[in-house]
Amino acid sequence: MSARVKICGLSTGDTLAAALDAGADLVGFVHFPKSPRHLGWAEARVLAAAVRGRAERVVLLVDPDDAALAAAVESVAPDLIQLHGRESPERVAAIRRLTGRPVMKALGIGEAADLARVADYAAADRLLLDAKPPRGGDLPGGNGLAFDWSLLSGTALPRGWMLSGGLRPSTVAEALARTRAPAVDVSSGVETAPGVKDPGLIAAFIRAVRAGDAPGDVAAGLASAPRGV
Ligand SMILES: O=C(O)c1ccccc1N[C@@H]1O[C@H](COP(=O)(O)O)[C@@H](O)[C@H]1O
Repeated sequence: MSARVKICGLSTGDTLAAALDAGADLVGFVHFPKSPRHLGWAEARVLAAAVRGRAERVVLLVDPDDAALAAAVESVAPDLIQLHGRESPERVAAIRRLTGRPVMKALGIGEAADLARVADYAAADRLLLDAKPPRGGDLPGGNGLAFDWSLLSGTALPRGWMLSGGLRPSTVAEALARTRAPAVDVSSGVETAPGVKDPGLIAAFIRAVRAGDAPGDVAAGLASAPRGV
């Protein structure tokens, strides 16, 4: 079973087309003004419409209020809402109810204790494990930082969980082999500058994932459990 790939922070028609042509399973649109990948709702609407069923549409929000959620649903018609802020388990459940859309909650991982929070978020449809952002930084994600994947060893993770944080075309195969993640997410690792996606890097990332999935791949280190879907 191939790992699913999400390319996040797409902000132009050309790079969205590159992601779709290369076979991305999910494409992400960021609505967070501090991000170099931020899209206003009008731009997000145009890009989301261009997906035309070729991939799942994800809208990334940080601690959204109800008005932002309504605008996100109306503009993007997301298949998945990614919550990348400090949303509590109760807020995640409320957002699911309010929007009627599946929700993916991002958790920042810096030490083993952070994984205890996995159990708190049973209300989320999916979990995304990312590196903890730097203290005092502007962005809760999209920082190009990886976490110590060995922290995941022995942790039971829910079906469909997604790995992110500092993945690149040159590292994603190792990440998959070591973590057995059923899905991966990348943003800055396929950019030439903050917010500037590169079609060649997007294609290389997706090729590396598919190559890492090839039969005969040696899953070293952590690989112990089958990959969930
Ligand atoms: O990409 C952003 O600008 C962003 C802003 C605010 C929250 C999350 C953001 N991106 C997400 O962060 C992770 C890791 O990104 P990277 O590959 O390390 O750059 C990824 O899940 C993005 O969806």
